[in-house]
Amino acid sequence: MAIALRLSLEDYHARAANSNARAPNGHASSSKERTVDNIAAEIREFEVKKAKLEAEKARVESCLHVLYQELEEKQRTESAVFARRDTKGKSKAGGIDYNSSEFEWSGALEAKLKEVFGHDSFRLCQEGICNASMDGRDVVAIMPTGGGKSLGYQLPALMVPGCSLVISPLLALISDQIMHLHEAGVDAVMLTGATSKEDSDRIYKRLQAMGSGPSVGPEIKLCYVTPEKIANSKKFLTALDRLYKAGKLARFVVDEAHCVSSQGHDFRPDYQKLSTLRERFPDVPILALSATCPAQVLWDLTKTLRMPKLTMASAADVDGTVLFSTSLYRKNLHYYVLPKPAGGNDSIMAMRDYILNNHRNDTGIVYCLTKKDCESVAESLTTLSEGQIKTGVYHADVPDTRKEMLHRQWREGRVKVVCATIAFGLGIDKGDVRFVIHHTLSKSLDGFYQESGRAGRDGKDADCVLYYRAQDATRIASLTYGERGGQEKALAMLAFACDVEECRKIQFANYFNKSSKLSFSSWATAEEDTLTRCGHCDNCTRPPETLEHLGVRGRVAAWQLLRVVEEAGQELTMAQLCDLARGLGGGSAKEKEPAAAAKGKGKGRGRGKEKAYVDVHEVAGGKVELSKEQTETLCVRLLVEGYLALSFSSTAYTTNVYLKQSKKTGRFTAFSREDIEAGKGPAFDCAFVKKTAKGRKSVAGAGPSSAKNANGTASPEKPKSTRGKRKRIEVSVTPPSTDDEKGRDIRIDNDKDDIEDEAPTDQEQYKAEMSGFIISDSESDIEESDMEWQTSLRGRSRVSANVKEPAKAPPVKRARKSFAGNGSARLPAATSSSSRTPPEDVIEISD
Ligand SMILES: Nc1ncnc2c1ncn2[C@@H]1O[C@H](COP(=O)(O)OP(=O)(O)OP(=O)(O)O)[C@@H](O)[C@H]1O
Repeated sequence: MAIALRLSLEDYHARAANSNARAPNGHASSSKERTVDNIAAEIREFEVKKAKLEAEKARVESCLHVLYQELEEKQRTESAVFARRDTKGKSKAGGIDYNSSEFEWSGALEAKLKEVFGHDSFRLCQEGICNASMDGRDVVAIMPTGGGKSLGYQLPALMVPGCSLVISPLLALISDQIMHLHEAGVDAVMLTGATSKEDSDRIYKRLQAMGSGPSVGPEIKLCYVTPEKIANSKKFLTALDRLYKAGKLARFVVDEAHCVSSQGHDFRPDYQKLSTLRERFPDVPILALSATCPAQVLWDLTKTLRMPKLTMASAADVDGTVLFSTSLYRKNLHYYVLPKPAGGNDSIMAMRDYILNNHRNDTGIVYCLTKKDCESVAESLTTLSEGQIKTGVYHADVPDTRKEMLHRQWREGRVKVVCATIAFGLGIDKGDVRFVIHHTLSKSLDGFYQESGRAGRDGKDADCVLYYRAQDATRIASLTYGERGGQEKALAMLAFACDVEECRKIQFANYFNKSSKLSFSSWATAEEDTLTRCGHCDNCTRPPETLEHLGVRGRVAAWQLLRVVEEAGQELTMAQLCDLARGLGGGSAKEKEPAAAAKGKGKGRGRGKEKAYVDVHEVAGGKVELSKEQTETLCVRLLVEGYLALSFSSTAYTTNVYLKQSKKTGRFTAFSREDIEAGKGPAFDCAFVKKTAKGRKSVAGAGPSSAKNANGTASPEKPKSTRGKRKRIEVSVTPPSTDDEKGRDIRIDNDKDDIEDEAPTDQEQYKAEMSGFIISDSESDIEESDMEWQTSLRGRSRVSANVKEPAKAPPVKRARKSFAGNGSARLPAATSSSSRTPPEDVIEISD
């Protein structure tokens, strides 16, 4: 391959010249065509080879992980023998197995776990982390979000004398932890910008008392600070010095430790200053915690924090940093991408049906992209469900008092569903969130993974649902416009959303492998390697027969779309492109009509003023014979595969998004339609979920028998676990409302200001994020002020035109041509295996 790659353009010209000489008619154009053919064929070959190599690399990495696990297991068995000989689990030959339950403190640890935290058993590697901490070791623990990292330091802190200092990046996280610890009766404090002077004075006095000899009164067991406190407060460091000298500084805990590394995605300069901890307090052990830690970041953080070389937890040597690492794959989370009806209210009705049918009494979160969306979605869900869904709103503009109230009511279960921007979540530790719905695509797959990961933190089954329609592609494109790396992230999110075949776990593993260099093995478990399909996401449970691969038809349609883009002579909105390619608004061979004018669009809208003339018969050999929805989906696929590119035009109020040719377009269009039909040109396929004869669309529902192997072919064997049951999802697809149709393309509201971006990190953030929540609740016992707030919200809502208050019944749907109406959404509830809807075979969407 390397030799082939070295072929230069000159080589190709030379080849062309040769073939020209050999050509019977001697036409230069035919030899050029052959050269193009050859180059395209070679590129295709390289792409196939690249895909094979990548698959091979993943397979080898997976094998390595399995071998590593086997080795660990062997060492575990050996060291368990030694551990039995030495009650402390130590052994000269086999190292120390910190996963063992045979340490002298094991019984007491378990008793405290029950007594203080109310848990019956340890999760993942919690016990090991506690053991290593009790043994005074430096520890790095990598566990997924919601895995239960906090217990790894909170429990040992209660078992040893002195105070453990926890360094956490977010005030929101700290406040939530303190609240939980106080509820459990633990003496924990925080010293942050949000701590009042009075409280702060009291805490310093207590720390001083602890540092000046035998303690009077109870010790502070856990003290939380932000890294800024270590970096900037001499007073605090002096207090630590005293504690240290008195032997009362039990441990440093660095939460979100990947922030230490400039190689990581969340680098925080103040974290680097934590390197002083080891210099100043050399004997105090460090525990570093993180959910995502690629190898480079891991190396960086141990170096910065001056921790010794890593050693395996099951056979640890006596002086290394004990490493605990568990799979990032959370098998209790069930991922689904569901079709999002086009009309605003219709999509809310679909969501309402989904919630009422699957999670009627459950707690959930609906993530929205903008503050306005949060408000309108919350209001509509409450109204359209006649108050059955008790919603609240959370975003940065919600006043603190309202946030506090919502927080309380959500915890008490009086508010079930919080409609929120991404500001909601960090530090919100509610274990029983049974579903997280994304009303719209997140701006990145990283964000989506993190937000959806807030479901099922108690380890029980939970659903992660994304509502998606191809038109949302332009929306996130416009919202990420101008952000560094924003477009690539948005495209990755789109690729995830429009993929109807690949297992969601494998998609995450692939994405994080590319974007964060996280090893594939991070997603492997003791039972399954990374490339084994999860067997319980929408794509794993979808019966293969419900998928339609367009094959040649799709390739031809893709080629037609690209030809139209080339010939339009201007950038086109997705809707314009689809209309033109489908012969609407300018596709006639005889009468060339202005595309935009024919559809009555584009007036006074920047580039939309210009008119595209395309004769689809002449340039593309005819119209694209696909539905509008399919054509849009095809556009998105071409976009995510790089055959189309995005361009933007911004005004103060709007950002218009256009599709244009990319560097890869020519790889398709260099071929004639006949060539494409004959199978030449780039490898490209587009699969859709089939519509049944009744116009209903199957979206998911295969069971174990449909599980596929890594190659995407049907696998005969059934998944081993109880997961991957057949599911039936009925999701309503309603016709687009007139408003939505009007605004569906060229114009995107420039609602960036309304979007919540990165989670805040300072005091402002604390105020914005943490002080509470707001509710919209129809219960009679809610306070007067809430009702006022809710009333005023209704007046402002986008969808309020269709919503009368107080709502007596859901609005009757208008009959619209070619649509069957609003079906019911039903998905097996994720509360527990026993309460799940009985498995059914067919999943259909009324359309
Ligand atoms: N052994 C256990 N048994 C049952 N529940 C547990 C156990 N350990 C922790 N939990 C619960 O799991 C939830 C998540 O725990 P925790 O907040 O420590 O996770 P985390 O790994 O720190 O997550 P994040 O990275 O999002 O902060 C909490 O609600 C906690 O009470």
